[in-house]
Amino acid sequence: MKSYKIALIPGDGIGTEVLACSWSVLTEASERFGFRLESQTFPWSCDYYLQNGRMMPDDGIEQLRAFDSIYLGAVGWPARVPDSVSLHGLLLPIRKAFDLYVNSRPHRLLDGVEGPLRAGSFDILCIRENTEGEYSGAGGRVHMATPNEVAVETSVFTRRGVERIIRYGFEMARTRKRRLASVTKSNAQKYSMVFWDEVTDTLAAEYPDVEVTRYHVDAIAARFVTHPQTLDVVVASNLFGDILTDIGAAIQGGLGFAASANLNPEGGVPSMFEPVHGSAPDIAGRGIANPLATIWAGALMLEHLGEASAAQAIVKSIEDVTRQRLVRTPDLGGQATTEEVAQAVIAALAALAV
Ligand SMILES: NC(=O)c1ccc[n+]([C@@H]2O[C@H](COP(=O)([O-])OP(=O)(O)OC[C@H]3O[C@@H](n4cnc5c(N)ncnc54)[C@H](O)[C@@H]3O)[C@@H](O)[C@H]2O)c1
Ligand SMILES: O=C(O)[C@H](O)[C@@H](O)C(=O)O
Ligand SMILES: [K+]
Ligand SMILES: [Mn+2]
Repeated sequence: MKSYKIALIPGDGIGTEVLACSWSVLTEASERFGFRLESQTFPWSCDYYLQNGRMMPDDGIEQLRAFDSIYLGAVGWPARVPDSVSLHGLLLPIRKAFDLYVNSRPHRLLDGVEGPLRAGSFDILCIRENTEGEYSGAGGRVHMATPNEVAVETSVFTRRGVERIIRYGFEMARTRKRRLASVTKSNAQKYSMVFWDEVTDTLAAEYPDVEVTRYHVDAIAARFVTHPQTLDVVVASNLFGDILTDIGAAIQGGLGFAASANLNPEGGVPSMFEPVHGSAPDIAGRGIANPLATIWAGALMLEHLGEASAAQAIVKSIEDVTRQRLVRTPDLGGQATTEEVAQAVIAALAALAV
């Protein structure tokens, strides 16, 4: 029987709540589809930071390297640890150390979920660059706390980095509706985004079967709201992709729905799967977070591991639950708990497999 080793990092706030019950959905799927999931839980979080002075041990990356995948809840607790410390101490180092340069985020309106728009159905795959750009970490501050203070934060766009993410976007477009939206801001950012456009044009010659449209980020942000059904694959830089995928989540019905796969398509290292959302301090500790984004991220993980049937069954079960409109967390106007929604997905899974 095939067996996969998964590193679980629940993190902070609702991260711990959604990951625990999503893991029970995945183990249920593994039993039904005939593979084994082994897990080890890592307590790396803001609590860990307050006890140990760091978000993960010095050899944390080396500990994770032995796993087939990483399944993460959410990281951050701004009342106790600055977000810049928690993000740069755990999530960003994992993305960078394993060169998880694709952050793939599907935004699809599930049956039974109205969402805030009148537009009706849409199916967008956002491909966010995940290792450089605005998140390069290059910069500094001088003359701190004086009137002469200067803060510089430099975006870094490399030919290798831009080429590989846009190429991945073209490849994904070929598996879908063959439409690629390239997100830039080349009117204002005349070096990095003009470069991004040039790389897009060069690659477009290799993919004549894919229709490419350039959008400035502000215009496509509006399009996500007004005409989401016109978008197929969207490829964007790290920060633009970050912002657009919260909009993508919002039009899906909220952050409780948007899943995320941090991928190294070449393999050889663990990829990481998580919901798009964060630790949601405003609702944490009450057991009412929507777990569907994390369960969906788990399905993306099984798909990446080669268990496509189990992955499809989980996504179908999620949608069977939303279609019934019965078991819903408060973000969808219901009264169900996180655990009850996960149990409903497990029941739907059981009903499928017979
Ligand atoms: N990848 C990550 O781990 C990640 C992602 C985003 C934010 N963060 C961190 O999380 C903390 C909180 O950030 P934030 O408040 O800006 O964003 P957030 O995504 O945690 O929350 C934004 C809003 O969405 C709601 N929400 C989020 N997930 C939900 C769910 N599953 N069900 C129902 N409602 C949900 C929250 O209640 C809140 O009102 C910060 O420390 C931030 O840095 C981490
Ligand atoms: O990448 C980020 O900025 C954060 O981790 C989070 O907002 C995300 O989208 O993953
Ligand atoms: K997350
Ligand atoms: Mn984000």
